[in-house]
Amino acid sequence: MWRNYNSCAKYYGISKFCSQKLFSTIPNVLLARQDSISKFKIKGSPKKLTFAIPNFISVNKLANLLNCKINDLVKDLKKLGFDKVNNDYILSREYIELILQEYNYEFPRSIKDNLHTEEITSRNVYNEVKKIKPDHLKPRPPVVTIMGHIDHGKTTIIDYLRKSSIVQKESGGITQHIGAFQIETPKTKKLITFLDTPGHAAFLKMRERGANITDIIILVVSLEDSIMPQTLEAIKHIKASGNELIVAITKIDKITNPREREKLLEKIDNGLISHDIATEKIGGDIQVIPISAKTGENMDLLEESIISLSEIMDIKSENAPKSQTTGWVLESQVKKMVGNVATILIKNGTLSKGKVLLCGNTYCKVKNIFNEFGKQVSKATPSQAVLVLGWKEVPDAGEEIIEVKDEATAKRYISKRQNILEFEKNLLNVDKINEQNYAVNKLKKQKLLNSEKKDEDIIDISEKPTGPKDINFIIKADVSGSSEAVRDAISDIGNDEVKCNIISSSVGLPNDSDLKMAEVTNSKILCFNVGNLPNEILNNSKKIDIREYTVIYKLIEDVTEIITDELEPIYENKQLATIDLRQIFSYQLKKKNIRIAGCKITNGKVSRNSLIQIKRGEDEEVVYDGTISSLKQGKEDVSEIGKGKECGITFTNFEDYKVGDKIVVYEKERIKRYL
Ligand SMILES: Nc1nc2c(ncn2[C@@H]2O[C@H](COP(=O)(O)OP(=O)(O)OP(=O)(O)O)[C@@H](O)[C@H]2O)c(=O)[nH]1
Repeated sequence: MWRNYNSCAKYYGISKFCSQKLFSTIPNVLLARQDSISKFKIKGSPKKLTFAIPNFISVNKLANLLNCKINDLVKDLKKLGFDKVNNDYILSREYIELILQEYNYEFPRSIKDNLHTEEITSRNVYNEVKKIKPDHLKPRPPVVTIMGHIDHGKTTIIDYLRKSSIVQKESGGITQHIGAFQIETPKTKKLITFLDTPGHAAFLKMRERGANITDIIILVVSLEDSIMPQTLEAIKHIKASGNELIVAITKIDKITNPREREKLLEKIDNGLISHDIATEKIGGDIQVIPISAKTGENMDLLEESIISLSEIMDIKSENAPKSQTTGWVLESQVKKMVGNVATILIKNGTLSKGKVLLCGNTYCKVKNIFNEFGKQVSKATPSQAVLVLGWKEVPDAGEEIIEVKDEATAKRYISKRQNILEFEKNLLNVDKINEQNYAVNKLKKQKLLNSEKKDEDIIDISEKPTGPKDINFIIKADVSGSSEAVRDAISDIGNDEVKCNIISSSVGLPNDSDLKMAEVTNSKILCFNVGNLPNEILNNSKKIDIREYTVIYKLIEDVTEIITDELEPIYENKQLATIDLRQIFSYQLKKKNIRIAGCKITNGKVSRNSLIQIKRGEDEEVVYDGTISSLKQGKEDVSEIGKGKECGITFTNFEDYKVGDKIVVYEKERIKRYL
């Protein structure tokens, strides 16, 4: 499936990320594509684009832009697999581009490259990641992760290695937990970086991104227990990751009998082979090293094996004076008195004070660097994990960091990334709105069909849009804290009939794209503390309802009222007058027999066109519910008549009344509803 998405995306020149979104909602696009190419691609010389491609547009308006008939565009869209399309259907940028390609429009490169990114990571948004220069590559220490079944000895190995690293550095025995540490091998005096929390969120995120920050995985298997379920899981992961592997068989000190030890080692080796691990025993290159992290037996051998494997792997990274620093955030937090801190594993280049690092939605002008012993250092080199201070906001664990020229560049790319994220969020809302429009349209059509058949009872209830009706809002606020506060305050307003739906929330005055979004999504824009709105925004030509607030409870009150007003109205009949039907007169008019009810007003006032109900018998069964069509006093037509007066009345489309019927005049009163 994924491969199909990609090939289709490639055909249309759209990104993997966007195409994935595209086809997640309209899978038929994919299915219909192959047929549609020959069926519908418009031939002839390519046309020049004379308009900017909007991020969102309704089919209706796109037809205007393309100067074609709506019905033709709808037909073509259906050929492309948009099976739920109608005039109000909102198309997002990817779809618009797709259609423009089918309509043979030429794309300038800048447009194609505009918003499309594979995934919204710093690397994909920031397009100035420098290419690695092979001449500047230098060996770097291997980065190693330890995996294995529960209780097989991962932590004990880490503890052993940590202690040895502390002894080497003579630092007084206290290390900081920063997610990684380095040791120096006893014989070759080479460095190895160990990541000490391989299961944490950062790793999962990095793995999702396909980032291999680890070079080598040590698979730990206990000599006593042999291969266990989590060992197999780890093997599966190692194979998928493509990492190099060394197997460490732990707890060998527990089996002192050499023959028994040999037997158990053999069992594990065979188990590994049966799971396609090519160990040295069968001529493969995966080393299996029996160790004891308790006694330290063979631990030096394990460390030297890692070094020799890393030399074979030729692990290198660029580290010239001008090399761009890149790396990964292993952990991050807000520390009391210090502020935002993050542990970074350096991948490339040398990190030093003053450098500016871009990371997701934040950046850092490096203020201070600390190593794993809490010692301030002036620089950090590839494969080293260090604590970095100076972050504007706490970066997310698992995010990549990229060095940029200066703070202005970082801010520019952060805002670009935020725009893309906002666009992605809007895309999801547009999907929801399209689904809702489709359901509502279907219901309307069904109702129309049924009313033509004059059979009100057969409305297909199953076609009713499911879930509450969304009332859309766009929030604009002075700072991100307030936009979040407004979002939190109103997002739950509503009930199972109508509810508040926030299309987007962001900082600043409403801009053109907010107005466009409000137009296509039929949203109201709520501005909180944004200052004075320019007149052209407030009285915008699109007539978007923009409201300003400086007090949050006022905003909440207003939104509650807007949503309450959208509740289906409920009416109650309010009695205005009562009439006795005392006599029936009939006469012939142009061969037609006309009946007139001779009545006396017993209470209130009656007007022509009043709503009335005719009630019969003791049970007061309603035999007619409609309107008065004529009201006469003697032979005169009158518009209103009061209590005690006699009159002649006819009713709209009803003559089947009897002497003794009671007539009630009423009006429909809208009952105030509450959420
Ligand atoms: N005798 C001996 N005991 C060991 C050795 N390695 C680990 N142990 C013991 O085995 C138990 C589990 O070891 P851990 O290092 O906590 O195992 P782990 O794989 O980190 O366990 P989890 O973190 O729960 O997955 C502890 O009681 C250790 O002291 C070893 O080489 N020899």
